[in-house]
Amino acid sequence: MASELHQTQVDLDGLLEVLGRNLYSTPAVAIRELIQNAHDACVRSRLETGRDGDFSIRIQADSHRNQIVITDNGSGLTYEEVLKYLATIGSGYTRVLRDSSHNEDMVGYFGLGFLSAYVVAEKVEVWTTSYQTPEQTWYFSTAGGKKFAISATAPAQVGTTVKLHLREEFYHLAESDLLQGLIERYCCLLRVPIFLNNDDVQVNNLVAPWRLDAATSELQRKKRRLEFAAIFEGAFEPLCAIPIPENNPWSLKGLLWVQDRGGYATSDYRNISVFVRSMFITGECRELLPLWAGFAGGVVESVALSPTASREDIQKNERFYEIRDFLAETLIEGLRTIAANESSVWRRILSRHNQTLLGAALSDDRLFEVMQNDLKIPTTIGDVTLPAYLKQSGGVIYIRNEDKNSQEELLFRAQMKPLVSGYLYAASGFCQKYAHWNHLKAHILGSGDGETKLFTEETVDKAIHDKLAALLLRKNEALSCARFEPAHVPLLVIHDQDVALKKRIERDEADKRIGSAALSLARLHTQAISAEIERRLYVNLNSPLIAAMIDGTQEAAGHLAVAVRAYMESLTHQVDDSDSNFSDELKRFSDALLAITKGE
Ligand SMILES: Nc1ncnc2c1ncn2[C@@H]1O[C@H](COP(=O)(O)OP(=O)(O)OP(=O)(O)O)[C@@H](O)[C@H]1O
Repeated sequence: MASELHQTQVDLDGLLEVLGRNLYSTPAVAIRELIQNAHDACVRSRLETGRDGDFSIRIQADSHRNQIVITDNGSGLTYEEVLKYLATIGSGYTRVLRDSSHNEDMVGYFGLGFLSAYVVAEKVEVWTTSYQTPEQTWYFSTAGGKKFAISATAPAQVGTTVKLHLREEFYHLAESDLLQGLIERYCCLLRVPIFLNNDDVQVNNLVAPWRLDAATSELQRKKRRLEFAAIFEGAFEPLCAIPIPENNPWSLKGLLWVQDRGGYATSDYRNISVFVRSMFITGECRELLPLWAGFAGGVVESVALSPTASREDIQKNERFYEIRDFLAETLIEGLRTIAANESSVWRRILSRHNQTLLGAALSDDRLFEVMQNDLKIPTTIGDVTLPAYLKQSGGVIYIRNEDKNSQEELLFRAQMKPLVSGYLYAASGFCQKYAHWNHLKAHILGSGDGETKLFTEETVDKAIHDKLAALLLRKNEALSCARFEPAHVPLLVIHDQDVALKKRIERDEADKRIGSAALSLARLHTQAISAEIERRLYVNLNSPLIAAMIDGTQEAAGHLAVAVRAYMESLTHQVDDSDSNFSDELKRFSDALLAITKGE
């Protein structure tokens, strides 16, 4: 059969239902759409008639009659335009004018917004008088949008009035407080003044700091930025506000700020509000800020950002990501400027967000460069900056990644050298990056690498080595001779961290804490680790006690060895360490001392 050409049919009822009820997340946006139409009609009038000023939008809410009336003194519509634009879904003059004039002030584009009126209202009435036919006013009414009536009516002022007869479930929309909040949220930056009920005070009277006139002093601008940021941040005071440099490729305007609040490294309070063509789109576009900026907020406005059709979100297109990168750069540059010029603000930023910034600096080199010398890291001498730490450590960064006392730590304490608590926040990574950037040495304790550099091993006579090994070693241990300071530390027992991990993972109780998938993966890794040597003893040849052991009789040396070993063990004993028994260690120590005193 030859193919036939058919016209696609549209089920208007179904389409209205889907578009009207599902396009927007909240019915309140119907009001936003109508205000936006009124605004665009004012812009149209300005563009087409040259009239400038005296535009306004007035909203009357009647909660007794359950009606909302929105009146503008914009362009109005001719009879043909009512049919072509208002009564045709998906078509609008705003798009036509935006495309031909390239004017960026109009908000509408999709030709869908008016549809939302049918969702909240059982009846919609419109009176409109076009500036093109000012003697002619048209009355348009529809119940549900499927059928409409249009007729000439008594002449009125140029402009448009839309009356919504609310459906019962949306009666609450006619409450003044709700409308006030809605205008303040969505329309606060719209340039056409909006009045509510018979109040003569303009509701949308917020002045964006980037719209201040050229004569405004820098001091006033700064004050305005902070005030403006405070309005949008809500929960937290802004500590500083960073203006977005203008003349960028996206005509992006706005500001970013740092929140004045304490937080953990993982806290994510990113908060950004986006305006497109002066209309609020969303307050939840946190992806526009870099992931590391959990402490930052912002307000941005750009015509380069494209709203979705519901105008409740921003399309994640190429420009979105370009702008995101630009904002990250702006934030970093802003922080750099504050670090250089406003020391008290900078100190507050650092003190509030030190933990977060440690991680942030790890994920962005430029940020790292700005703050590497100012961020504090947790160490055994408290939270200090790395330059301060290095002065005390002798120019090397010593990092312990285990949250347990270890004998290496003991050695560091004895040497009065501070240790970085690398297991806290991003301290370990930060220190290693710092060392790399500044050509310094960073030693991680407990990793084989760190130890060999910590102790210079020394070869001794096999007989001496064997004697010491026989005296001091327990099961699964190896002995190395070394020299280190101070001499009053006779030996150190270093636990191999890989082996300790293997033991932990292979213990049955690990099952209770680690998910089974993760556990089997971890076991795959630990199977390869040989558990033969769990601990390594570094014997200090500088120590007079070790010298006494080498020279002493087998018996005296034996007592000394037990005492030394037990003493060192008890110093680092962990109460939760199930492998050793603290009491036994103390008894051994005490018995050995007694034996030595008795000269046995
Ligand atoms: N108050 C008004 N004054 C003059 N023209 C209006 C008014 N309200 C609507 N219109 C006309 O009706 C058209 C359709 O409006 P509608 O709200 O459906 O879509 P839009 O505003 O063009 O686009 P969007 O869906 O992006 O909001 C508008 O483009 C405009 O030409």
